[in-house]
Amino acid sequence: MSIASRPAVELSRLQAGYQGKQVLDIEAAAIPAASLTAVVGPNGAGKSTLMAALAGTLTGNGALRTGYRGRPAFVPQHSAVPESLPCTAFDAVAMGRWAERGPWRKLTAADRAAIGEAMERLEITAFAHRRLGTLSGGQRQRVLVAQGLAQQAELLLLDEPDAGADPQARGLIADAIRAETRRGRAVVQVSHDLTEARRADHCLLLHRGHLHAAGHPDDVLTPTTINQVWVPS
Ligand SMILES: Nc1ncnc2c1ncn2[C@@H]1O[C@H](COP(=O)(O)OP(=O)(O)OP(=O)(O)O)[C@@H](O)[C@H]1O
Repeated sequence: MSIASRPAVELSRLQAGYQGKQVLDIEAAAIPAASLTAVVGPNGAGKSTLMAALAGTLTGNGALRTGYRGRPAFVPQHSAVPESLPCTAFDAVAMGRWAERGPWRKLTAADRAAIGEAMERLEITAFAHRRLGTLSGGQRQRVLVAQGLAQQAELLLLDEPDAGADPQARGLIADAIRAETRRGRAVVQVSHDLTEARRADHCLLLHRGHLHAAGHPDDVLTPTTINQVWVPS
């Protein structure tokens, strides 16, 4: 198998949980390279737990084989950036470069180019110097996605990146994600919007901590699987 067609991530027997309680148990799954993978499933299915395991912020058991270089970029569901932090939108996007050069170092020309491009793509340049706490939820969400893009990582993990975003912002985020896959990057996006998930290249459907189905969204999101997973038993 060539490097290009090798999956970005192959995982097997992945088990993860909190305080000794296992909430995720996936026998095998793959994240294809240069593609958008949608992770879907009901509340509590284990989507965020899977993302944290892929990001390496939650340690689990099992094997993760990675086919990408460097560290993944992770935009968690609820940002850890406190609203009261005296941090501007620009600062927040610039933090995306910390993985590359460490915190509080002077920005290089390459850093500034990556930050500027990410901000333009999410159309947040106009409020670059506003404090995060003064931005609307949807504006802040765009800043956090820009922070993820600025990392220029080969694997981008987005946990409900368009939560609270209006249709225009959702469009900007979707376009930015597509541009990433065209650049050869793998993107994994948690979504509750099945219409959006159907536009992905690959889909992982989680249910009660297990992988219920995986494959092309048209094959995964069938009336049968949707009824099995979302209709109360
Ligand atoms: N920090 C935590 N401590 C303890 N249990 C947790 C923690 N985070 C999640 N869980 C539990 O793990 C299970 C999976 O949660 P997870 O957040 O991964 O689900 P999800 O599919 O992302 O849900 P949602 O759609 O509501 O965001 C749930 O039962 C949840 O209660």
